[in-house]
Amino acid sequence: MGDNGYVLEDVPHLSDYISSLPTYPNPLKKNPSYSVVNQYFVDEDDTVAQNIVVRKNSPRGIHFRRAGPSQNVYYKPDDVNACIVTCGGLCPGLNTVIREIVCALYSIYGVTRVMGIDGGYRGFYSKNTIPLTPKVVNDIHKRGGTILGSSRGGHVTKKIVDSIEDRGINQVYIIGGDGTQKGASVLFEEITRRGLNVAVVGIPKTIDNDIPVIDKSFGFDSAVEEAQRAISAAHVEATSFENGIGVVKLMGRNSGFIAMYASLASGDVDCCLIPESHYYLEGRGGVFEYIEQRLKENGHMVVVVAEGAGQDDEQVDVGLWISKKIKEHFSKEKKMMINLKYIDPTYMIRGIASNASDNVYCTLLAQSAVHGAMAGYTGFTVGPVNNTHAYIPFDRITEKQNRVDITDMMWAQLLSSTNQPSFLSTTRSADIIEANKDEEPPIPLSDGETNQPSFLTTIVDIIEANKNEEPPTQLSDGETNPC
Ligand SMILES: Nc1ncnc2c1ncn2[C@@H]1O[C@H](COP(=O)(O)OP(=O)(O)O)[C@@H](O)[C@H]1O
Ligand SMILES: O=P(O)(O)OC[C@H]1O[C@](O)(COP(=O)(O)O)[C@@H](O)[C@@H]1O
Ligand SMILES: [Mg+2]
Repeated sequence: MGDNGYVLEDVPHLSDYISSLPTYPNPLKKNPSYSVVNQYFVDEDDTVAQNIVVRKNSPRGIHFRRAGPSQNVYYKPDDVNACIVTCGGLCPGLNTVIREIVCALYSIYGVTRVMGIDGGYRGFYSKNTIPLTPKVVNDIHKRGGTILGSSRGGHVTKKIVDSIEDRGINQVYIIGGDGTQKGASVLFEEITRRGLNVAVVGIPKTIDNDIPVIDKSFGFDSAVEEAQRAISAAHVEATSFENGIGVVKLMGRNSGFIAMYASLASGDVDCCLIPESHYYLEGRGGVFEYIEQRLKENGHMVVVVAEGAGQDDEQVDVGLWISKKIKEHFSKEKKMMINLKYIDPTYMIRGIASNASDNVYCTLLAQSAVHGAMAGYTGFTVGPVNNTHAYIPFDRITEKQNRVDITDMMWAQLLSSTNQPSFLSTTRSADIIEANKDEEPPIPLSDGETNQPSFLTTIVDIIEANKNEEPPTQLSDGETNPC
C-alpha cells in the first residue's frame, strides 16, 4: 500500500524465480516504423487506476501495471520459441488476435519461431503443432472462428507443461475465457514450480463480456452488431402481421450484456429479459400483461430474451419456452389472435469475423501481450482498464464473473428505452434493496445530479404501488416457472 491508499496489484516476473537473467535493449529502438514516435516505451512506474471516479479524500485504490514496450527485454529474438492456443467457446476476433500476436512477434521483435497449438489445451499433448508466419496468418482476420481450433476440457497440467518443456517453448499465449484463464494460472504455477524460463500470458476472450476488471472483451461489439440483424428481422415480421410478436433469443447463459446492448442499440425492442433480472409471466405487472398492453397500443412487439433469463434448468430453450407460453396464454386464455415468430440466432452472432473496431482492439491487445512477455512478465492477463492497456494478475480476472447490475444506470436506460416494467415482484425488489443497502452512497456529479440511477427509487415506487398485488400465479401444467 502506497501513499493515499495507492495499491499496486502487480504481476509476476521471470526474475522473481530465476536469478541473473540477462537483458537486451528493446529492438523497437531500431525499428524504422517506430522512429517517428516521441516516446514509445512505458515507464516502469506507470500504472493504471482501476477506479477513475474518486473523491478528493478517498483512497487512490487499486492500480495495475501499464502495458507497453519496455526499454529492455528478457529474450533475444533468436531465442524466442512462442506458441499460441485458443480454448473454450468461439468469439469474433480470435483469428485477429492470433494474427496480431504473430505479426507483433515477427515485425516488432524480429522473432521467427511461432507455432499454433491445435485444438485447445489438449492439443499440447495430443496433436502436432501448426507453424505460424505472417504469410500464414495474413488474411485470417477476415474469417470467423479460430484457425487453431478450440476445445473444452483436456487440461492435464503435467502433460501440457511436459510438452512445453519438450518442445522448448518459452512464451505461451493463451486466448480464452474464465475457464481458460484458470487453466493458464495453473500452468503458470507448475512452470514456476519447475523453475522454467517460460512466460505465460493470457488474452481474455468472452463473447458475453463477463470478464471482470477489463473495460470490454473483444468480439462483444461484433456480436451485438450481428444481433441487430435478428432483431430487425423480428421487427419486420412483427410489424407485418396483426398482433405480431417477434421473439429473439440471444447468448448469455449467466449474464445479459449482449441482450441489453443489442436491445439498446436496436431501438425496436419492447421487452428485454436477462438472467440478472427476475421476471414473472402471469398476473399484475407480469410479462403477459405488458405484452397485451403493447399489442393494444402498438399492434406489435419485439421481445429479446437472453438464454439464461429465468433459467434454472439449462436443458430448456428459454426462447422456445417463452414463445410457447405466450402463444398458449393469448390463444387459450385470452382468446386473442397473435402472430408470433421466434428467431434463434445464437451461434450466428459468434461465428462471424470481427468488425473494424474489434479488429483494432484485438491488435492492441495482441501487441500488449507480446510486449509483456518480451519484458519478462508472466502469469498475467492483458486488457484495457479505463481505456489504457494493463497487465492484470490471473486471479483478478478469474475470481468472479461480471453480471449486469440492475441497480445501475445502464439497466435503467434499457427500461426507459423499451418502456418495459421491471417485472420485479415486491419480494424480489425488497431483496435487491436489502442486497444493495450497504453499497457506498452515490458520488454527486458536478452538475448536481447523482450518478445513482433513479432505479432504486423506482423499485420503492413499485413496491408501494403493488403492495396489494396478488403474488405471481403458479403455472397450471406443473412446469417450473423460470421467473
Ligand atoms: N479450473 C480450471 N483449471 C484448469 N483448467 C481449466 C479450469 N477451468 C477450465 N479449464 C480449461 O480451460 C479450457 C476452456 O474452459 P471453458 O470453461 O470450456 O471455456 P472458457 O475459457 O471460454 O470459459 C478447457 O480446456 C478447460 O479444461
Ligand atoms: O455451446 P457452447 O459452445 O457451450 O457455448 C455457448 C455458451 O458460451 C457462452 O457464449 C459464453 O462463452 P464465453 O463467454 O466464454 O465466450 C454462453 O453465453 C453460451 O451459453
Ligand atoms: Mg467460461
